[in-house]
Amino acid sequence: MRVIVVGAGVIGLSCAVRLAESGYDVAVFARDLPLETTSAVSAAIWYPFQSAGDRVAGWARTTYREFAELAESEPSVRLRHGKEYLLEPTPNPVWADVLTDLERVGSPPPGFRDGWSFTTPVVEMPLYLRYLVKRLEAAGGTLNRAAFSALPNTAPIVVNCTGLGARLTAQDPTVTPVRGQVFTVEQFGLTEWLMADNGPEELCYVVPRSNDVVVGGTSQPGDWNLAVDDKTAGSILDRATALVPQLRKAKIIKHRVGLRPARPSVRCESVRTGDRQVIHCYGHGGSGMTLSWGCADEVLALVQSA
Ligand SMILES: Cc1cc2nc3c(=O)[nH]c(=O)nc-3n(C[C@H](O)[C@H](O)[C@H](O)COP(=O)(O)OP(=O)(O)OC[C@H]3O[C@@H](n4cnc5c(N)ncnc54)[C@H](O)[C@@H]3O)c2cc1C
Repeated sequence: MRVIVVGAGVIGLSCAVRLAESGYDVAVFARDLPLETTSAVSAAIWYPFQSAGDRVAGWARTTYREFAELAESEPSVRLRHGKEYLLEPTPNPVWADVLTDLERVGSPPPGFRDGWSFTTPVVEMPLYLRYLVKRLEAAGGTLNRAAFSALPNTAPIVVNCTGLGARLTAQDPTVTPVRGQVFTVEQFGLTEWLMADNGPEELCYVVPRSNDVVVGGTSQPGDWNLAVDDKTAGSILDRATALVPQLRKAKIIKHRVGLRPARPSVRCESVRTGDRQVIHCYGHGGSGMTLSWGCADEVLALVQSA
């Protein structure tokens, strides 16, 4: 059976791979190709952030396990140990049960009152998105550029993975942007990630990859500005350097901005529209990579029961 997937970010491609590898004839269409999406800007560390709904923890656990397995064979996925510092004493989150080595940090740095360390998947998005496209094509699926003002009706099942674009494709005004600015620096031998809780709009994370390190960030709700702001970049560097002093000498490679598709809760559901079935899967906020395989499994189940 033919299935059209609209959207080629991490959600659209993960759903498309699951469907194609389960025998469906999958065609992906997207306005922006994978390396042009928000997903390509993502840090992308497994950590449920700015995504709500009672199914989030389950999707996150499934995704963690899938990435842990992928890390054994796919170079763009690695399990990395790291630390998060917290402003206040904080109980373990509900999803912490999937982590096998979660430990409290004994003495967090000045300004922080708690912290934990654990091992989690880190995904090099530009490489990983290419890997997903290869997997899709190996399973007979296709990827083409197309921008829609309404979802296509040329297949009996359409999967809507348009992220922020769902404001148009699903006429859903509850999906809103949360702006994130980051930059990459040349690798300087960093192997562990670091995150610090800095209050609502100013994030701090330093995430090593094979050839560079992602330094972030911001969380600016309702801000559509895709231009890099130099002042913001300066304050990101100051925050990060306070925790990782080697960053002061690191060479900056590139600045990026992405708009997280936030929604009061992630939408993953099947809706009958005329003579076709539309499966919506969007609104993953700051957790698209973190929830990707869990949501792809659910989309497969929804397609199978459609
Ligand atoms: C700075 C930053 C850091 C982040 N860090 C992390 C992290 O560490 N971990 C994590 O899990 N997540 C992280 N995220 C969040 C993550 O990037 C998003 O949740 C994820 O990219 C959402 O994926 P998506 O596939 O739904 O959307 P997108 O990647 O935005 O893809 C949407 C797709 O739909 C297409 N589309 C939209 N409208 C139309 C239309 N009308 N017609 C055709 N195609 C259309 C687009 O062209 C695109 O191909 C981060 C985000 C940012 C910005």
